[in-house]
Amino acid sequence: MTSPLRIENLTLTYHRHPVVHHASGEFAQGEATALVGPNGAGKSTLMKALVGLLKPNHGRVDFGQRTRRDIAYLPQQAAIDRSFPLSVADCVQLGHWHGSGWFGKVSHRARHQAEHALEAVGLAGFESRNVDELSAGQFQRVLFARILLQDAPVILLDEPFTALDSKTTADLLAVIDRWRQEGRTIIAVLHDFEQVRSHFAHTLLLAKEVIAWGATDSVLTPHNLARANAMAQAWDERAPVCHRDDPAPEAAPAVR
Ligand SMILES: Nc1ncnc2c1ncn2[C@@H]1O[C@H](COP(=O)(O)OP(=O)(O)OP(=O)(O)O)[C@@H](O)[C@H]1O
Repeated sequence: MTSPLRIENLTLTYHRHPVVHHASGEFAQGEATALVGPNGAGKSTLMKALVGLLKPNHGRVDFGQRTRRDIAYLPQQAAIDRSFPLSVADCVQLGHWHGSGWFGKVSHRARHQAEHALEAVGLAGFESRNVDELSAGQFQRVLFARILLQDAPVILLDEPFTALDSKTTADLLAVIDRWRQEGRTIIAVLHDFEQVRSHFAHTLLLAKEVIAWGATDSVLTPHNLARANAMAQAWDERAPVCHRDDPAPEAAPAVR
């Protein structure tokens, strides 16, 4: 069995100011974990480190035996430029790029799989539309179809339901449930605790550091949420990095 995706004493910085610090733990293998926390808690930053886009300042991400192609990543929609001319079919087929290369020939089978994926997310018949003609909800369905094609054992989703209506959200949550039943490891940044409680057995509550990580019911307690919010009130964005694993005689200063 593949070892779980783990983080060990992970510190992530921008311009040498810590955004995530001294975070350790492992993501439940083959399960769905919600990543929650206040605005600015470092959730997107942690996702970028998990996918290998951001190098840790300290500590490490243990990918186990995985390679980059074993991890599918859906960034926040705001971070995706869709002003270029690209058809829905081509956009979905990019999920195959590991197999074909960016400019590789798309096989008949791949085309067929893309049609199936679009059907699975409720967009059959949209193949020849341009991506810039789609609503936000339709585009998010396209991106889910692309992940379906990617067929990765680990799937990272950053705020996948922002600005989507309840029908689209419910449809895409059903896709996530299916991925979990197939034994994939899902990690999703979410703000809606009802969605978390209904669809994610595990939760990591982050407020620059790990506030709680484990079974969702034991993490989303009033006490833990109050602690996370209190941390958010007290953040100093210009705090320096502290080294907790260094043999310091006194307790390491917190980033507050
Ligand atoms: N590229 C960047 N350069 C410098 N600072 C950044 C960069 N990206 C994010 N930050 C800062 O890092 C901190 C954490 O940002 P991040 O986007 O990880 O938070 P988040 O928990 O995902 O927040 P939200 O819930 O608002 O999406 C914020 O203070 C943000 O301003």
